[in-house]
Amino acid sequence: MSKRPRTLDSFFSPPPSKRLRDAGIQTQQSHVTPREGNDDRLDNIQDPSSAQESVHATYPFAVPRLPPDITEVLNFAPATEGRNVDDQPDLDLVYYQPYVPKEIQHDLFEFLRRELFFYRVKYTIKRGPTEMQINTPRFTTVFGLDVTSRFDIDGSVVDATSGKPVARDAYKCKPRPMPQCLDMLRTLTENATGCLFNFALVNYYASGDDSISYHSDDEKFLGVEPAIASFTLGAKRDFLMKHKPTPVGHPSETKPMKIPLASGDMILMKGLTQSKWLHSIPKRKGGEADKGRINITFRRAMVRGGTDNYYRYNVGDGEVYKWDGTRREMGRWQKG
Ligand SMILES: O=C(O)CCC(=O)C(=O)O
Ligand SMILES: [Fe+2]
Repeated sequence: MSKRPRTLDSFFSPPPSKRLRDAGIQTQQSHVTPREGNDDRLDNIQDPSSAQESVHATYPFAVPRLPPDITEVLNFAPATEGRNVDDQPDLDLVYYQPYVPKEIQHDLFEFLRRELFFYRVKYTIKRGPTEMQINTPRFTTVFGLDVTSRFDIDGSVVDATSGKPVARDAYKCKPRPMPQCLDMLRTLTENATGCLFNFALVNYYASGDDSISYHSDDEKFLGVEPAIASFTLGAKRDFLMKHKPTPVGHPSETKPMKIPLASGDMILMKGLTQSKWLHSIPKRKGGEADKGRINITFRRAMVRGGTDNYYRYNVGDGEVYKWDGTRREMGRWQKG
C-alpha cells in the first residue's frame, strides 16, 4: 500500500496518541469490538482519524469525525481570498465567496445535516404586561464555552486559569464541547482570520418558511467590536443588512444590502458592524430554500452569562431532532 501523501491535515493535527484527547472532548473508538479469549489488541489499533467519533455526557448521540475525503480538501480552505466590504458607514465585512472548496460543499452540508442533533427552541418574552410564546423559526444547536472556563480531558468543565472544577452553580446550562467536525472548521477559520472563537452556533433552515428576523449580535458578553464568522452550506438564501436607525437630525446615508449567500460562502462581520447594523434571513417562497440551508457562526464569548444565554436560546429544554434520511426531514429523536 502506498503511503498517503503528507497533507495539511497531518501538519495541523496532533499525533494519534494525543488526538485521543483533543480539545477537552472525550473521543472513543467506534466499530472496534475486541474478540473474546484472544489478545487481539494489536488488531484493534486503527487509524484514529477514521475510527473515532466525538462523544460527551451532554450529547444525545455520538458525532462521527469528518471523513478523510472531506478533511483533506477542507485543509485547503479558504478557497478564495476574502474581499473587504466596507464601503458604507460603520460596515466592516470580509466576504469569502466561497470559503469552503466547491468539491466538498455538498458533502460537508450533508454530513452536518445528517450527523448533528438539533432543537426547535420555545421561550417566552414579556412585552409590557403580556407574556408571548416564541417558537424559534429554524432548527438550532450550539457548542462551546466562554473564555473563563475550558473542557478538561475527561470532558468536565474546569476554570480556565486554575484548571480546577468550576462550582456546581457556575452555569445554569450544561456546556457541550465542539465535535471534531466543527472544531476543525473553527481552527481553520481562526488561522485564516486571525480571530479567536470559542462558540459554534448552528442554524438549519429546513425551508423558505424558516428564518431569522432583523437583529444584531451585539450582546455585552461578546465584548466590544466582536468578530463573527458566518458560514453558509446548502441552499442559497438572501442575507439582508440595514443600518440601525440613526438619531433624528443625523440621517444615515446608508443603503440596505441584499447578499445572496451561496453554499460554501463565509462572511466575517467585525468592527462596528454588530453595534451599528442589523441583519436577517427573511422567509422566502420557492427557489432553492426548500433544499435546506445550514448556517454556522463562530463567536467568542467573554463571560459565563454568554454561555448560559447561548444554550438557553439554541438548545433549550425541548426535544432532540435528527435528520431522517428516508423521510428527508428533521424528525424527533428518541433514545434507544
Ligand atoms: O443564517 C444566517 O446567515 C444568519 C444567522 C444569524 O444571524 C445568527 O444566528 O445570529
Ligand atoms: Fe446574527
